Amino acid sequence: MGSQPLTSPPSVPLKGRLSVPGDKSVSHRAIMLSALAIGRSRVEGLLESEDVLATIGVMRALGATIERLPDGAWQIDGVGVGALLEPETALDFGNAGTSVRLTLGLLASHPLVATAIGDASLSRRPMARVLTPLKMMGADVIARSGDRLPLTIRGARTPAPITYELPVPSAQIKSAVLLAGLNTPGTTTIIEPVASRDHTERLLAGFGVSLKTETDADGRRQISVSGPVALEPTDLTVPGDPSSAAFAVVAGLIVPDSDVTVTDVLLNPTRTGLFDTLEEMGADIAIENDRISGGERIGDIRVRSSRLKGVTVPASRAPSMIDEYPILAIAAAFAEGTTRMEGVGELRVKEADRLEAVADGLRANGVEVETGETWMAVTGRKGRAGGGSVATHLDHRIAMSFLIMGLAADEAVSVDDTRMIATSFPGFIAMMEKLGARFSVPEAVGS
Ligand SMILES: O=C(O)C1=C[C@@H](OP(=O)(O)O)[C@@H](O)[C@H](O)C1
Ligand SMILES: C=C(OP(=O)(O)O)C(=O)O
Repeated sequence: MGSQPLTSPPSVPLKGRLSVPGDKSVSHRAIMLSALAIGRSRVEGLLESEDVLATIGVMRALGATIERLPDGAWQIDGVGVGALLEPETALDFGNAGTSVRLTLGLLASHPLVATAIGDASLSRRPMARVLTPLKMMGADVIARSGDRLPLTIRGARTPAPITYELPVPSAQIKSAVLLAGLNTPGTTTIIEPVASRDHTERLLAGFGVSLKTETDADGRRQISVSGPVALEPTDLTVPGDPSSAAFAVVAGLIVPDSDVTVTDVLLNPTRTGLFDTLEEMGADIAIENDRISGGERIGDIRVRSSRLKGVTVPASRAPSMIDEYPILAIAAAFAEGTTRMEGVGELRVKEADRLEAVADGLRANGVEVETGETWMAVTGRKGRAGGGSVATHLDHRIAMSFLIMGLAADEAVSVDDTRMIATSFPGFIAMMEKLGARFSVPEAVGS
């Protein structure tokens, strides 16, 4: 299938109230943990995006029975910790980094052999970050050069517990080790210097597994699981994804005269760094209907167009908004002054090198950007912005971010491909159109 470019012209004011699909991180974990429970779980509000469908396919290949019910909920009959089946063919993770890294954790403590493959973007991403601790637990791995996919893992027959300090703040590494610990006799401990998203810990509690969490004298969190454990099936509802809500929120702030409300958004504090940052930038942003549901804070986010000013975003905030830097950079392009983002080197190993993809895209649209190995500084447009074409490099968040830019720019912004949006947010275009945005297919060059 060829690429699907799209053009985003300056928009009328955006108005309306809408919800976003279920959180991607929670959806992956809900399927995985249900597959590990003995008995039947039910998941409502699951994100039905390509990344999560990849997780469903993989968990089916490992023995779980997973069905979509007529009411839209998903029913999962799990096999139990220690009872995953050896897959008959390679496990295809598509574009999904979270899916492959967490699944490698599961496989590492099951005595089976499995091969993991993915698309061109996923095959460029580093896997050593999870393979290093998983090998310490006894897994054997043969991977392509640079510890990249495709790779084959042989899980340990007698896995060994480890204590492992995360070299980078990453919920994927933390989760891979904790998931491996579920079938590992003894106590497996993760030490995280900076808190990363805690969905694995919270969901494990919902499946009846108690983890031990302590904060040491240096403020580092230690999270331990004592295996082997049995997971009890459960029913759960996935709240709206704050990383998807981010696009409508920023659009509502930068398109003049807009008033947008995104309802039922997950407001777990390990995920809300973008909203805190926008508030510091002067955004008119209000949380309404603030409540606790299923052990998580959830609320409706209302934004009205605002004059934003540049701020410095400290490195310590990066884990709580790691996927939101591309859309923050778009907000920064419409702010007064410079927004400096520190400690964001991890963006170089996402679906694309997001620091360079964002910088190239902004420059193509007349916005001044500087990047270093681990930082980026965006100076709000001084003259006209827009009119450029953006290379998305198989990255959904780059595509969505620049489509939002076009809505607020002086001239249309085009992106070279929108297919990847389906990996995290299949309803993105429809959502923005519901608010009043209009997109168009660019005329083919040379036709
Ligand atoms: O655990 C998760 O669900 C995720 C963790 C983050 O990655 P890192 O663990 O690499 O920071 C994030 O970028 C990704 O989209 C989802
Ligand atoms: C980095 C992302 O996801 P993953 O690592 O799961 O591919 C993302 O969704 O922005």
